[in-house]
Amino acid sequence: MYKVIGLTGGIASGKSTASAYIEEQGFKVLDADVYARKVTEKGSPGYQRIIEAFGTGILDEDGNIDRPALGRIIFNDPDERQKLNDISHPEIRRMMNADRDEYVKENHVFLDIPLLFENGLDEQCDMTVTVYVTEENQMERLMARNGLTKEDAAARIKSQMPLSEKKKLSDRVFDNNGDKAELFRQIDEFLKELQNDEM
Ligand SMILES: CC(C)(COP(=O)(O)OP(=O)(O)OC[C@H]1O[C@@H](n2cnc3c(N)ncnc32)[C@H](O)[C@@H]1O)[C@@H](O)C(=O)NCCC(=O)NCCS
Ligand SMILES: Nc1ncnc2c1ncn2[C@@H]1O[C@H](COP(=O)(O)OP(=O)(O)OP(=O)(O)O)[C@@H](O)[C@H]1O
Repeated sequence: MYKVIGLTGGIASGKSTASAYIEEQGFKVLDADVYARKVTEKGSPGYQRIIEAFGTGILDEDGNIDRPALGRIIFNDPDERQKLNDISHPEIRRMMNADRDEYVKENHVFLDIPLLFENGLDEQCDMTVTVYVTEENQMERLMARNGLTKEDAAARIKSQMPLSEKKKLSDRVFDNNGDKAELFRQIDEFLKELQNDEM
């Protein structure tokens, strides 16, 4: 029997970096952020519902959802965030579960889900792994990658369960406070155990 492994972490903790490496090693990783983009694409039912909920002010000049603008709204207001989650999450889950069920017939499959524990999705996984960094490193990497102010970066971090909590809840931790090579070494070790059925 192949395993479903929930891979989580905080915003900018290194989930995508870990996922890309895991894919290079030949495993499928399904990324919740990619599904989230699909369900809010122009023309999709989610797109229409988002406009109804947030108004046309969140569209860019081409009529696409202006993601940074929507981000500014939802990361600063829990009610607005809930509104967006209620629209997007059921459809993300439906699409992701369908793909998971196909891929797991062939091999172990990883689900990269930022809100894995927040939404209780860990219960659907055989194992969970958290990509962990200190809040200081998280702030630094998030500000650098997204060009955010300290205040905006802090709001995004606060919109999620603290990484220290996720670390406690998960079966395994990849510590990403070092360089990427160090992260990849921990992943190699994990994948070796997984393939040798040592977990
Ligand atoms: C708010 C949006 C438009 C911002 O888009 P943007 O391109 O700037 O960011 P991106 O989608 O790459 O997400 C970056 C990170 O933000 C965090 N994040 C995104 N949405 C949420 C949320 N609703 N609550 C908490 N954290 C979130 C995640 O860690 C994610 O990895 C977008 O994230 C979105 O549509 N979010 C709702 C869907 C969702 O909850 N996605 C998270 C995975 S299920
Ligand atoms: N070990 C590392 N050392 C230095 N920078 C790193 C390291 N790991 C990741 N980064 C950088 O930190 C940023 C965040 O990493 P990444 O995009 O993988 O995080 P993420 O958890 O997928 O983020 P999000 O939840 O926002 O999608 C990126 O710019 C990435 O290149």
